[in-house]
Amino acid sequence: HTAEDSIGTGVGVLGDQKTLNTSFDGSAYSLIDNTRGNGIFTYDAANKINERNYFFRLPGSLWVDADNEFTSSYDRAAVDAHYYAGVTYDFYKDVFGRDSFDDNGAPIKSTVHFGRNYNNAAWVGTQMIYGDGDGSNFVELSGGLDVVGHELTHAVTDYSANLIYQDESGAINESMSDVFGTLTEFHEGINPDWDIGEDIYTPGVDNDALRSMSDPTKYDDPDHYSDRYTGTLDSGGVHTNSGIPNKAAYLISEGGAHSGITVTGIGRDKLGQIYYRALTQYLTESSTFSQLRSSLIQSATDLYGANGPEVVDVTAAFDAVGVQ
Ligand SMILES: O=C(NO)[C@]12CC[C@H](CC1)C2
Ligand SMILES: [Ca+2]
Ligand SMILES: [Ca+2]
Ligand SMILES: [Ca+2]
Ligand SMILES: [Zn+2]
Repeated sequence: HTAEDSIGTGVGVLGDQKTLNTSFDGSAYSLIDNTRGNGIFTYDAANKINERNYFFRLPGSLWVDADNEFTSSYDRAAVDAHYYAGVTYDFYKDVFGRDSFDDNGAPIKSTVHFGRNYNNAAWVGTQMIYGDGDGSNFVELSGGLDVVGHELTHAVTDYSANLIYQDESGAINESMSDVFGTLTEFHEGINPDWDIGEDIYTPGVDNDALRSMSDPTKYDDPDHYSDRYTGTLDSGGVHTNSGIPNKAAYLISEGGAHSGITVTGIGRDKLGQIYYRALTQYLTESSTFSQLRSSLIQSATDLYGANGPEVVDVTAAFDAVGVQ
C-alpha cells in the first residue's frame, strides 16, 4: 500500500490558519508535500542535543500526526516551516522557472525545534534548521516567511554563484538571501515589507526587525561603502555589510535619494530578474561588491537593453552606496 497525498489544516507560529500538503500512509499523516518537485519534508529535532552536548544529529524524525490537524502549540513551528518552504518553492518556480534550490527538483528538508532556546536558523548545506528562539529575542524562527526565503536562498546561492561566506562575497551572499527572502514575502503578499525577521523578532516589541533594507542604519548596519565594517567578527561582518548591497537593491526597486543621488526605481519584478540573472550567470564564489555592480549592470543590459532606465538605476544605486 503506497501512501497518498492528503490536505491537512494547521495553525502557524503567529496563530494564523493554513492548509498543508501532507501524506497519509494508511495509519498516520506526515509532513510530506508531494506536490512540489521531489517533495518537501519537515522533521522534528525535539529540542534534543546529542551526547556530546553538540547539536542534534539531523534531520531528526519525520513529522507525524494522527488526525491531519496541526493545531497544537508544538505543531506551529512545523506548520510554518512546511508551508513557507512551499511558498518559497512556488516563488522560485513561478517567477524564475527554477525547480527547487538545485533547479533539478531536489527535495527540500527542514528540521524544527532544533537545539534549546536557539535564537537562529540556517541552511546547513543539506537542509534547513530552525530554532524555537528563547521567547524574548525570538519566537520559532520558521514563523517568518522572509526568514524561510532567506535560508532557502542560501541553498540557491550554494548551487549557483556559491559565494564564499566571508568578507565582501559573504556580505553579497547574505544580501542575496535578504533580497529573495523579501521578494518571496512580496510574492505571497501578506504584510510584505523591506525589513528582515519582523514576524519572529522580539514578540514584546512592535515595529522592530533584525535588519532593514530600506534603511540599514536603523539597526546600525552601513548603507554606504565608506561605513563598511572591516573587522573580523561575523566572518568579516557578513550580516552587517550586507546593508550596503541591500540598500542598493531597495533603491533599484523603490527609488529614492541617497548620498545626494536620486534613483528613479524600476520595481520589484525587474529587481528580481536582474538579481537572479547575476546570481546564476555572472557572480562567482569570490565576487566583490564592485563585481556585483558590474554583474548587475551586465544582467540589466542583457534583459532590458544597454541604455534603458534599468541600467541607469542599477548604476545610480551603486553610485549612491559608494560602490564603483
Ligand atoms: O541572517 C541570518 N542568517 O544568516 C538569520 C538571522 C535571523 C534570521 C535567521 C538567521 C535570518
Ligand atoms: Ca493533530
Ligand atoms: Ca520582512
Ligand atoms: Ca518585535
Ligand atoms: Zn543568512
